Parts: sequence; C-alpha cells; structure tokens
Amino acid sequence: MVEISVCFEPLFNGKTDLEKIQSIHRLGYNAVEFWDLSGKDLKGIADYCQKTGIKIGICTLQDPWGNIRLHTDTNIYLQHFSESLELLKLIGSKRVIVLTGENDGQSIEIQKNQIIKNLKAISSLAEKAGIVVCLEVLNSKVDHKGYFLDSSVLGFDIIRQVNSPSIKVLYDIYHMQIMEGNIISTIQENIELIGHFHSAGVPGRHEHFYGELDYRNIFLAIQETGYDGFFGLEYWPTLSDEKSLEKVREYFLDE
Ligand SMILES: O=C(O)C(=O)CO
Repeated sequence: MVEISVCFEPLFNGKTDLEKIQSIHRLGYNAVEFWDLSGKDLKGIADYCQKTGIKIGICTLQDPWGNIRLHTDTNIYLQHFSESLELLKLIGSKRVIVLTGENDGQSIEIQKNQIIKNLKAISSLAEKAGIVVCLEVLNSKVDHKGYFLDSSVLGFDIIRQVNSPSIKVLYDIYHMQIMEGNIISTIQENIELIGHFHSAGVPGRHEHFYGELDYRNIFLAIQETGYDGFFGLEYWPTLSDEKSLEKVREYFLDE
C-alpha cells in the first residue's frame, strides 16, 4: 500500500514540531516526515507517534553526515551512521535520506566512486537494522545549483552498483520533472530501486494540483507497480496550511 506522508518542515510556521505533527494528524494524515534529525525533540516525537500510531516516513541524516560524498574517512562515517541508527530506532523511522553534497569539480567517476564506497560501507549495518538509506537526486537548475547528483540515471546506476536491498534512490518527482521529465516511465522502469518518493507541483513547488504534472495519474501509476512505501508531500502551500493540506488530501484521495 502507498501511504501519504507529510513533510512538516515547510508548514505551520511558528509552531513547534509536535504541534505541527498534531495539526497534520487532525487533518487526517497518518504519517509525517522531516529533514535533519538534529535539533528536534525526538523523544517527544517518538512518544506522540507511539501513542497515536502516527508513522515517520523518513528523515535526513544529521548534518554534515547527510552529505555522503564529503566523507573520505569511511570508518568515521560508519561510526556516525551507527549512532544515527539509534535515533532512527527511537522514532521508529525505517528510512533515512542521504544527499551527495556539491559537485567538487573532480571527475564524475571519482565522486561517484566515493559515494559508492561509503554506501557500501554502511549497507550491512542498514540491512541488519532493517533501515533503507535513500540517496536523493535533486534539481540543479532551480533549487540546488552545484549539487552533484542531479540525474536519476546516475542515481540508479549508483544504487545498482552498491547492490544492497537497504540502499535505494529517493525519487523526488518535483526535482526530476525540472531536470528530465519522463516521470511515469522512469518510475515504472526503476521501481525496485526506489525507496521513497517526494512530490510537489511544478513549477513553484506548491500544491500538487497546480502546474504541469498530473499527480493523480502519477500516484495511480505508482500504486499499480505494487510499491509498498511512502509518498512524501514536500511542498510550500499557497493557501493557508490547513486549507492546503485538506485540498491536497481530497485531490489525492479523489474525495
Ligand atoms: O532540499 C530539498 O530540496 C529536498 O528535496 C530535500 O528532501
């Protein structure tokens, strides 16, 4: 089953994380996600999720550890990753995002091999812990100029070479529409390599019913692949947060 998960970071400005989760829950959503693990009341979040059954779809490895290519000392990276696993266990998240960091000007091959080396190094720990590490491909045209991993072809190639059931791609539909389009076919052809989805309207990164993508068809196509994971809403509302989440929910659930 595909479960919708709301990224609370761009929503409900001024509220605490716990208040944001409560508001999202009240609006009928049963899963949330967030970015950096650091600076959060993880115990408070864990207690609330346990009490209410809310799930955590995904979160990002703490800065600077989230940028996997930057770490050349694999042993230190491994040690940090193993500490992060404890935090993921506390909040009950089975998925974590890693990013690549910026393109440093070395050859694609050198940078790619560093990423593969670090992902291979953490893969057995992730497998043992039942965690899926999701390597995120971002757009380098609008939001992340200079980011290294801006091609899904390269992202899927890295995941194939790492060859672990615990290391997959985070396929962000918003970013990939900006970079390359061909969304539904790419998803269908690579679904086994995708561990999580992010989504937002293109252009603007707003509600899903605005812009050039037909998210109802995309969502249906994902369901038809048999994908059994989260579909993250990571967007900046144009309406009030409540109204926006209500309308996006209606849109996806065809209410
Ligand atoms: O930083 C971004 O733009 C992301 O999509 C993070 O998930």
